[in-house]
Amino acid sequence: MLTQPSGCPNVKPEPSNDQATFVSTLAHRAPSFSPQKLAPSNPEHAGLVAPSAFRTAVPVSLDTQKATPDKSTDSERTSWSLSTFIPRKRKSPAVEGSEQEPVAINCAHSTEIREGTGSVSNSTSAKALGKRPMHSLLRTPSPQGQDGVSRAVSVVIPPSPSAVQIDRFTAPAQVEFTGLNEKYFPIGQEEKAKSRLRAYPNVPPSPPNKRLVPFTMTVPALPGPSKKVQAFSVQKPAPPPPSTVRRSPGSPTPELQSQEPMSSSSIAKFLRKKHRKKLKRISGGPETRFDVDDERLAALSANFFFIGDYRLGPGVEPAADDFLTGCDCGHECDPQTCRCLVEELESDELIVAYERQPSGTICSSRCSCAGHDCWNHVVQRGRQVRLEVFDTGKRGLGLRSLEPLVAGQFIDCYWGEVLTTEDADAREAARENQPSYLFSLDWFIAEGESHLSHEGCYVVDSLKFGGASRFINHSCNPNCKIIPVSVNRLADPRLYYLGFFAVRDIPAREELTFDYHPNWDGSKQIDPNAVKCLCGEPNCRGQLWPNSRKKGKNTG
Ligand SMILES: C[S@@+](CC[C@H](N)C(=O)[O-])C[C@H]1O[C@@H](n2cnc3c(N)ncnc32)[C@H](O)[C@@H]1O
Repeated sequence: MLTQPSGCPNVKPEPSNDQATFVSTLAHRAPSFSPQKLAPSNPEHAGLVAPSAFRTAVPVSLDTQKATPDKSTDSERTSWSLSTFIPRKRKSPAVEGSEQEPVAINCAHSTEIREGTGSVSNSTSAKALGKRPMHSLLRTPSPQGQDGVSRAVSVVIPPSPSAVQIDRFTAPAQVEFTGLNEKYFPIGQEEKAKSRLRAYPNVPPSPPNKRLVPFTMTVPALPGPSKKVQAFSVQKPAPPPPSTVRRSPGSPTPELQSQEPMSSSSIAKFLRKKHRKKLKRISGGPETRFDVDDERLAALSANFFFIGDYRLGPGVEPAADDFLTGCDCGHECDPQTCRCLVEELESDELIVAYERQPSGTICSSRCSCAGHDCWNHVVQRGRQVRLEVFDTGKRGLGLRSLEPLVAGQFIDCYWGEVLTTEDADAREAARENQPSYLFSLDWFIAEGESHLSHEGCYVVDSLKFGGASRFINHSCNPNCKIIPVSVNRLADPRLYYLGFFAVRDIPAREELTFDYHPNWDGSKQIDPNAVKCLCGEPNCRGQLWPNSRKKGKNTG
């Protein structure tokens, strides 16, 4: 059951019932995924969808025309069209159980999706290059004298840079890390192993500039007391100015090519710059700030990529365009007639999920209001608030807004890679005892979509790719709530958005939190093996999930 936040005048408390509704769970997928372990839930959380939903307790979902979030590493344009579905408004507790069927609001817009992966991996693998034996290094033939002793000048060509490079890559055990300080990057054995395979751009050296490689000409010694060895070297040319150094894509910056070890502060500066560059590539909302120490930032910069939309993994297909519809209200939806809205049970009124906020507010790219400042755009307009990631101490990194939020305000969606359950399970198994960023998209199963199964559900993983909202920590008395915003529910109820909304007025810089396990059964005994909750609220239940499998460290 989603805890009714205290002190939230706009949220209508709803009676609980035994029908499972929203069981999307962060980081405790194992129990939530197992149907028999589904905790009975309160439809209350389902009742929150958007600003007005906080008063009407009406859940919302959006219908997209094309849910084709980015799959590639480059920028893509994706056209979206959304129509919002809202489960029918509850008239009275007596009919609650039968009112799970959603109704629709329709909205559309055109979104440019940019992904800021910044990940670079060199396309040439060591294997592809093959290992060239050192004896193949060139040496000019030396004419021999009558006594069979070489007298002629022999020009020794130093080892070919590419051969040196190949050698290094084919002998990973001997690779020494260059460039960034190990304290910062790479991190851990696994990361080191990846870096040896060139999964990271900065660790393997880029091909040396041949012009900078010194070469030496020698005159071999003659037998007898004759001339001594003469050796001379040709001075290497002065290095070209930094602006003329040509770098292959993915090779370290000149700063990192320097032979001198970088100081911690210059590494940090470099990483901050890189991080900001990544952040700037994400469309949708103001840039997220980071108030974290350099080491944390370095870890993030190396291992995490910001995205502003879902990134669909293998086996996850968006609904076909043909299924999508939109309204024709004009520049602004008419709440009396908009086809995106659905009728309320036992009345002819249409359900409007969102209230107009001063900041504006929801609709889809097929709607005539797309691109205009229609009140019916909330989630499609994307994040409007300035967010900051900061260090909470024992709970790892957290998120806060730099400006005050009003109850019901949309904050951002939970972005990440959308995986099949099978893939998510495999990842989870590989990350036991680690912080988790998995979020099951199982809401409509609980809503009674009989053709869906937990095994067939998708799961969002924001471990490696995600938005700022992946830093939102759990609280037993949260100030935010996740509202499922359905992406084309009729075409595919497995793919929808997870929108974060404020459940009460939140002052600037207060940490944003939500309940990781809204279906918590209060009567349960605390599991001593579960991840401890450190929210510090008076009503803290002591653990994040009812799951003994997740004993993750409380750090990101
Ligand atoms: C989605 S992440 C939240 C961001 C995370 N703190 C970070 O640094 O990236 C979830 C993880 O944060 C930690 N966490 C979140 N809320 C917590 C809480 N109330 N008490 C203890 N740890 C918490 C747990 O390690 C959990 O696995």
